[in-house]
Amino acid sequence: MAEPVLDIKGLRKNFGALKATDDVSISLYPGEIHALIGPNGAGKSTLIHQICGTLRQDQGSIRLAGKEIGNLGVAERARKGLGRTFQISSLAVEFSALRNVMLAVQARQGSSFRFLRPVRSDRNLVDEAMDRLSRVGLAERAHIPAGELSHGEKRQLEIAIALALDVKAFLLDEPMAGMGPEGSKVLTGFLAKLRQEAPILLVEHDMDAVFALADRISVLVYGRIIATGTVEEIRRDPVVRTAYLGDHA
Ligand SMILES: Nc1ncnc2c1ncn2[C@@H]1O[C@H](COP(=O)(O)OP(=O)(O)OP(=O)(O)O)[C@@H](O)[C@H]1O
Repeated sequence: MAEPVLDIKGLRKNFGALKATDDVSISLYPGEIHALIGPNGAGKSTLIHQICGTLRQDQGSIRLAGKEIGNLGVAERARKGLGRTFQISSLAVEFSALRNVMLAVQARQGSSFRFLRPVRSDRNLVDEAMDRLSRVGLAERAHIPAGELSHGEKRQLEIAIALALDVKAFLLDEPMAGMGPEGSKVLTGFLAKLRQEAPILLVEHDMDAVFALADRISVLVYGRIIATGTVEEIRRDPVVRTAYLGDHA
């Protein structure tokens, strides 16, 4: 089996006496969507914060492409290829979709001496940004200000930005939130293809989306992973049904 792209082992975070994450291990393999589900307060957000670095774990390791990133800051983890979306606020709403992606390409390249570069490299910048927009199906919307894109298109733009930053693994935090049924359907189709660009750790309450998309599911309850398996294994698991799924199964 291939090496995991993202490999989380024995992650723990206590808030006083509360074990918000308790010895959590999750691996994300190339090409897969691994969904993380669990009831409110189970520790999903705490776990995502630990992975992206906004919260430091008490114990445990986080490896991305074979290298430990658990001791790095948020920006450094992003530079190493951890793509956390959706933080819509990170879009420059007055700039075009294209410009937003160009800024990400520049950020990746390190832009301090850009003004010295020949104009031709600007052409490269545009071409690269257009390539990322095409890959998320937004090429025809390239010149629309980001603020005027639909909710779903903003999410696609966030993905294009992550691709421009050479993402190795996506952390998608409730992508379906705020989407209507039609929007969810379109976004589900889009995410299904996105796994080919980079594997996805998906936190999502929308069980239809989870069951449609996930290659594997981990179930978090009271800070502990109580089961990991395929959609069918998880739906059949009596412990999961009792602890969480109930009618959804
Ligand atoms: N900064 C904090 N200080 C103290 N307790 C916290 C803190 N952040 C989270 N908690 C507690 O940790 C537990 C896990 O919360 P968390 O938000 O990670 O759960 P969740 O699975 O993301 O829930 P939801 O599905 O409602 O978003 C909860 O009991 C919560 O009250």
